[in-house]
Amino acid sequence: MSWGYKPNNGPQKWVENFPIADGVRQSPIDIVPGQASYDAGLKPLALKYDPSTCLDILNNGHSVQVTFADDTDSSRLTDGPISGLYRLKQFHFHWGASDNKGSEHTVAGTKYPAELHLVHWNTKYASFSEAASKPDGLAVVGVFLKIGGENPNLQKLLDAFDTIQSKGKQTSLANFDPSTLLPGCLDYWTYDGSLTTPPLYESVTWIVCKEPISISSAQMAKFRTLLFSADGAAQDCMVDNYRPPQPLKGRTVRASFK
Ligand SMILES: C[C@@H](NC(=O)c1ccc(Cl)c(S(N)(=O)=O)c1)c1ccccc1O
Ligand SMILES: [Zn+2]
Repeated sequence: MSWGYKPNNGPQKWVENFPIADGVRQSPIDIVPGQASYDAGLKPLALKYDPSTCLDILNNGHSVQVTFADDTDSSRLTDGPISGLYRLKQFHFHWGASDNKGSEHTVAGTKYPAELHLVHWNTKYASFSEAASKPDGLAVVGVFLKIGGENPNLQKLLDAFDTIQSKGKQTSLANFDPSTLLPGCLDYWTYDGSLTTPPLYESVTWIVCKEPISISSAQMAKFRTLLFSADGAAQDCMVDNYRPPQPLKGRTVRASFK
């Protein structure tokens, strides 16, 4: 039985096969703005994405993921809390069965209906897979989604969902610009954490944007038409694919803004 998000294989059970689940720098966390320390030394995020590096959109059985060509530096993250250059590998989402839950990070206990993760790897390593297990290997930009007006920048992704409804399906996706999914203000919180999915490696510098982007309730409903299950298996709606907040264990959360 492989890991998932159900009572019998979900976040409370992951420690059985991935003992680091009880580690010292696990993600996500509850971000308490009043307890974050403003750090004037933090630089603004420098994100530069080349839409021509967008390859395809995939249902990996845990989330919907958009993958990028990472054989050059053309889609990358620099500055912010990191040193060096991190290449964009993929982005994906986590969401709930209803609009009152779905994000992985929470803000003073507030859950958003969904959360976008833009996953980048440190080019001091040879590849994503090599970087994924190193303490400074990955940098993930997290963006909260909040119910509001329709977001036209999401529509191109949603339109592909009908062709990737079940686990293992993928289809090409050309010229998608991930910067259209970033909020106008790039103020952020940052802390040292982990992958929020198995193998839960403690290799992520988390960069969580304070400002959410909007998604309409109808667009949110479209996410919930995806399936955890493969073609031919009993239909199992892909919802609640989020890990709850983990213990801070003495970590400091820094803010790039006052
Ligand atoms: C679900 C998916 N996880 C990732 O690809 C993933 C990779 C890196 C990060 Cl940093 C994150 S995260 N959520 O912390 O941003 C998620 C996955 C995991 C294992 C096997 C197959 C598979 O599809
Ligand atoms: Zn994620």
